[in-house]
Amino acid sequence: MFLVGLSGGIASGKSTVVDVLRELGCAVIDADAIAREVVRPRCKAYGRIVRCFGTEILSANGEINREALGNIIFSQPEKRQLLNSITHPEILKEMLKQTLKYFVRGYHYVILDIPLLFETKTLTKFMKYTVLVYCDPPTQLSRLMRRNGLSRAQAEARVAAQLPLDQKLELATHVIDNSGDRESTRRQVLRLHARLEGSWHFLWARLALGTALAGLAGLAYLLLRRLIS
Ligand SMILES: Nc1ncnc2c1ncn2[C@@H]1O[C@H](COP(=O)(O)OP(=O)(O)OP(=O)(O)O)[C@@H](O)[C@H]1O
Repeated sequence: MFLVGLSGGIASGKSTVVDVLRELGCAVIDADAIAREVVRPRCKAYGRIVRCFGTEILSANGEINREALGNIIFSQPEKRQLLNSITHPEILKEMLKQTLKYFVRGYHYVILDIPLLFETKTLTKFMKYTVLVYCDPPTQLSRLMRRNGLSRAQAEARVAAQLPLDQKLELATHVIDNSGDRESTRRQVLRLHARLEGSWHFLWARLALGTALAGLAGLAYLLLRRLIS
């Protein structure tokens, strides 16, 4: 099995592409959904966040108010680092757990949908391939304005806060251009899926695991023989 990182920019069409991949039965891990899950009450990170940031970041129902927390870390980089040091290990642990689940189920590849994949860079090292969901800037802006009900200036500010899609283009191994209609995007996703599904790279992880298991079994056998004789 191998890992494929998927990312893009704001309103570039990641969810649209992921919907097609899920429809095809692909294994998709949603880092954003995991990030929301790990801060829920009763999760390990929840208690630590409340201890570090105080109860003023809680909503009336006891859940973490993401907007209040967002406002704190927006203006204080050291608090952002603190929050990341609490949540990132939990997010990675959950992503690893889900990856192993798909490995056991025999999937050839797993898509990791990670919003800041190209910005953080550390995770790209673990990806066999990286996919950028691209959209030309005028289309991206007009879709963002329409979806979020934003003015042009507001939408431009949100796009400007991210690494430009043109720069991400240089970092990705594969690109899905979502500037056209949905059918054109769907065709590109089908082509990409066929290529990834047909790749033999998934065998390496299985061979490595098979070899490790055979080695362990051999060791256990030798130990047992020694104990018995
Ligand atoms: N090919 C397309 N043609 C027309 N509209 C599209 C197309 N792709 C996406 N859209 C619309 O553009 C908006 C953004 O798409 P989508 O939600 O898939 O982007 P995203 O990258 O997941 O966004 P974000 O990360 O900001 O949540 C949505 O309203 C979606 O319906």
